Amino acid sequence: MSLYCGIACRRKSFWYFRLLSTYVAKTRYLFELKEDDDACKKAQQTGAFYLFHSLAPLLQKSGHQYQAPRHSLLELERLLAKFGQDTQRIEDSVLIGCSDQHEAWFALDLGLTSSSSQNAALQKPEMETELKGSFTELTKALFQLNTKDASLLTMAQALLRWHDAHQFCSRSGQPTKKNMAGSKRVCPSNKIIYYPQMAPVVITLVSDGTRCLLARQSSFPKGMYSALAGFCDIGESLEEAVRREVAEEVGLEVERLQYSASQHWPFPNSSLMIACHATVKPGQTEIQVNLKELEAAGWFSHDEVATALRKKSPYTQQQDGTFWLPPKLAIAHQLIKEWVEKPSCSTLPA
Ligand SMILES: NC(=O)c1ccc[n+]([C@@H]2O[C@H](COP(=O)([O-])OP(=O)(O)OC[C@H]3O[C@@H](n4cnc5c(N)ncnc54)[C@H](O)[C@@H]3O)[C@@H](O)[C@H]2O)c1
Ligand SMILES: [Mg+2]
Repeated sequence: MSLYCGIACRRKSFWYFRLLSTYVAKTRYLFELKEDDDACKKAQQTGAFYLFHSLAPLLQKSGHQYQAPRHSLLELERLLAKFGQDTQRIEDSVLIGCSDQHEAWFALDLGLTSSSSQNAALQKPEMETELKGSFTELTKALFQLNTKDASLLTMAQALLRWHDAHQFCSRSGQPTKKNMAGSKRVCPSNKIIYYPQMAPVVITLVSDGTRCLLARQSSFPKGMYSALAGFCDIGESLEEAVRREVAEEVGLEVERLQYSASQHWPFPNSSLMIACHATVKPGQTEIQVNLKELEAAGWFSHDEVATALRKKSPYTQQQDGTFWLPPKLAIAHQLIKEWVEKPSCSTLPA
């Protein structure tokens, strides 16, 4: 398709969606691209691509911040041609969003073994030189990205990881085929459809009315304490998962659950973090740490937690012996902040 035709198509769909609010029009457009392979392929013509290598996004450093560059289809085709690669590889891209003007955004991993082309994984250093950036571990770069890029890249990484790990049907053993947008994979032999998955995780800030309970796992960075977290078991409600996890990890019974917010968390695999406040039963505050799950847990006063929240860079606090809290981007931080700012989160049962 010519560049002119691509722009004309985008304009047409833009006017078609114009009667809707910007947000509704975007969601309808993305829905169409997920459902219709041809529409999605067309959207690639005028779309933009975020590049990854072995799940590490291509980033460019600008002062203390990272930026994620985008490439047009034409630039991507030129790049692949320069490295002697088949443009068929572009079919491995996954749709990750679009702009208000319906420029579709895709993510493509140039390092993972391709399912739609026979090419070997492309060479990382040569690609980095060519692209004037570096493929950087997302865990290292996350806190130096703006919120929009951080959320887009974590979603893209989670989707790319899911496709990489689900290339075969678990019933027939045959290779599955992804749709153009990457919103599902289908087994051609038995038509079973596989959808990208996230594991639900409850994260609970337990309070006794005046203090909150924070804990640490031995795998946490030194000095960091957080709220209690745990995967939901199959068949469990959120309420049951919260009660079980708190009982399992610190030996307490909670009631008065209050939902706070949720967050997609990509490390180490996709989780849907569901954050809640909960209070212990009156008079039951004696912690019994499950050492198979946690290294330590304790009650912290409002003042102690408020002081920890004010610390500028938690990663520099390890030497002073005091505890510190997860960074702003983590829902644990938001949950703890909410507890400090809203006394109603601590209300004990009557
Ligand atoms: N974003 C945040 O603020 C934040 C804060 C805390 C924890 N987390 C995330 O929450 C997740 C769960 O926390 P946790 O480690 O305390 O959970 P947890 O207390 O349930 O303990 C983990 C154990 O649960 C078992 N498990 C059951 N279902 C599992 C599944 N679907 N995937 C993996 N393991 C499963 C495994 O044996 C694993 O070792 C972690 O991945 C962590 O990264 C995020
Ligand atoms: Mg846990």
